Amino acid sequence: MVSPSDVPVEVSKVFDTILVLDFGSQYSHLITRRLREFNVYAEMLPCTQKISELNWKPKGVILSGGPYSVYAEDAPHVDHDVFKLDVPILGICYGMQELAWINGKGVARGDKREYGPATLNVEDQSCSLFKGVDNSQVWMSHGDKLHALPTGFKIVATSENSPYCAIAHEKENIFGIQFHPEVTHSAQGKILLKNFAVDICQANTNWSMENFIDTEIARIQKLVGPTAEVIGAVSGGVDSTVGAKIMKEAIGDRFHAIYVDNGVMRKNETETVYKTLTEGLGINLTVVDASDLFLGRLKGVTDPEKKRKIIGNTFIHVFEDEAAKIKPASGQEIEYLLQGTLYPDVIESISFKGPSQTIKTHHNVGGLLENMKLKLIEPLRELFKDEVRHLGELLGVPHDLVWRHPFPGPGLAIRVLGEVTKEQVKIAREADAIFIEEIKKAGLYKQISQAFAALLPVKSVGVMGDQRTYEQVIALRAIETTDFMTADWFIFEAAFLKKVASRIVNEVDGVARVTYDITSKPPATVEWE
Ligand SMILES: Nc1ncnc2c1ncn2[C@@H]1O[C@H](COP(=O)(O)OP(=O)(O)OP(=O)(O)O)[C@@H](O)[C@H]1O
Ligand SMILES: O=c1[nH]c(=O)c2[nH+]cn([C@@H]3O[C@H](COP(=O)(O)O)[C@@H](O)[C@H]3O)c2[nH]1
Ligand SMILES: NC(=O)CC[C@H](N)C(=O)O
Ligand SMILES: [Mg+2]
Repeated sequence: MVSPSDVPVEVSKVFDTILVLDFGSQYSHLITRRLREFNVYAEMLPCTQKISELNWKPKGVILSGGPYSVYAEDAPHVDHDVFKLDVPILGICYGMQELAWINGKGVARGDKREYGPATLNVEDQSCSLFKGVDNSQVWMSHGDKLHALPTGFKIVATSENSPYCAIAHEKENIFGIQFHPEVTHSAQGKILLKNFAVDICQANTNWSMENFIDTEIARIQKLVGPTAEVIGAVSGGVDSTVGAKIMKEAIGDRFHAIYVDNGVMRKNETETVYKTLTEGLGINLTVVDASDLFLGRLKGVTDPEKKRKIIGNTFIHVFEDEAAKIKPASGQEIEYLLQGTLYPDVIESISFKGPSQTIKTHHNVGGLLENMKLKLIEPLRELFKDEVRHLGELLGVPHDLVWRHPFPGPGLAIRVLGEVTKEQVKIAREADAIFIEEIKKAGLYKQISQAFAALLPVKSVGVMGDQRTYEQVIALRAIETTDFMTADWFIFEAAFLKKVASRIVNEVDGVARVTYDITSKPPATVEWE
């Protein structure tokens, strides 16, 4: 067990860390992922990071790819102090072009753009970066290229279109590669990244989830101290539950979890979450039944953005009221707030590309509690979703909860299109429960990233038992995705859809028809509102 007094408060001070400077490539976060896969810790920061403002020293630096051209007027450039760190540097695509630009400016538009597979020819087998890397497929995505060898560098590998496919300045330990080793289409990319991180940078390979749990618990104990208390909003979703479990391990009952029943949760959700979190995981949890308040405020509202804002604001009011009721035994005020922030959220907020257009306002309780003046604890902020799941399994969070599909904060309110009433929520809830039950029975739950039923505000004619019916329509949605930014609809067997449709129409009062949504994201979004 790690003792709190030995542990610095930043993770990058505990583990040897490779710094990834992000120039905006769509693959940047994968560099971090790959390194962690062989137990080297890596952290990504924007390319504009001032090196003098880093309060830790990386073991090595990777400059990522990016959409800009290094020779363009508005192109982003790395802080030249990076060379003063005296650690190995690897430039990938734009990153290599940046190194070449700094060392001689020999970068220009190529006569041929190159997107997709290319064959790597390793010309210099002695280069430490290419140890164990054969002439194999690599993945390219560039329009610019090097037209001259930068001062002090040698050619290490070529490809048909890139005479400077890999270059090295062995004395300075600076390397550049035109292809993307971080994508799985580069067959031996992981070997190359490992050569860089482990052999060249000599980073320790001690990053593991078990180590992470120990250091994280010790870090929290040190941060919070022996008496302070912490609150957190917990939904029963993976992120907040895993966060709560870590807090429980770190400070026991000095962590107060608050679950809000907003009246638009799924079937039996409140009871199940309560049981799992309290009886199963021993978490100190308060359940607040605020369903009348939420449904009252949603009365007559049909606009999706208005619904989201009302729910977001009401969550805050309820949460603040509950937080004020907690009187810590120490007599001190509550000082900290737990948030289930994940690494993708962090990446989004540190991106130097500027804010993208708001498609819909995602509600996040913690993120909105700005004026509460509480200090944040974010134990998951270094992790990706599948790492959080792994962590949950190690912490003994039940398998079903760890693998639960994500459920949005505004809940069924954005799955009941049009006005949200108790009756409408009941129809959506029952249909959703049947759909999910059948998915689980068919063994498809884990293959699908998210599935649900939405209730449409249209009526349609049907016939049941020789009687004319005139009732609403349920739309089923099931998607496959890795990051929820893009998604495709899931292909069910016809017999499966037939069974679900028949059960819903027969068992749920108020439904006359069932449809299956076959739109990808984009152009649609996952949720209907
Ligand atoms: N009903 C709720 N009661 C209390 N807090 C909630 C509730 N719904 C959402 N939250 C808070 O909002 C945060 C964001 O919700 P979000 O759905 O993104 O995450 P999650 O529920 O923890 O995990 P998942 O993405 O797997 O559903 C949660 O982590 C939790 O802090
Ligand atoms: O916590 C959340 N609060 C929200 O307001 C919210 N809106 C959408 N989602 C979830 O985000 C993912 C992408 O959904 P969209 O394509 O509909 O934006 C999907 O997983 C959605 O379920 C939300 N999650
Ligand atoms: N993927 C990249 O980093 C591309 C770099 C640069 N924008 C080019 O087109 O060559
Ligand atoms: Mg959730």
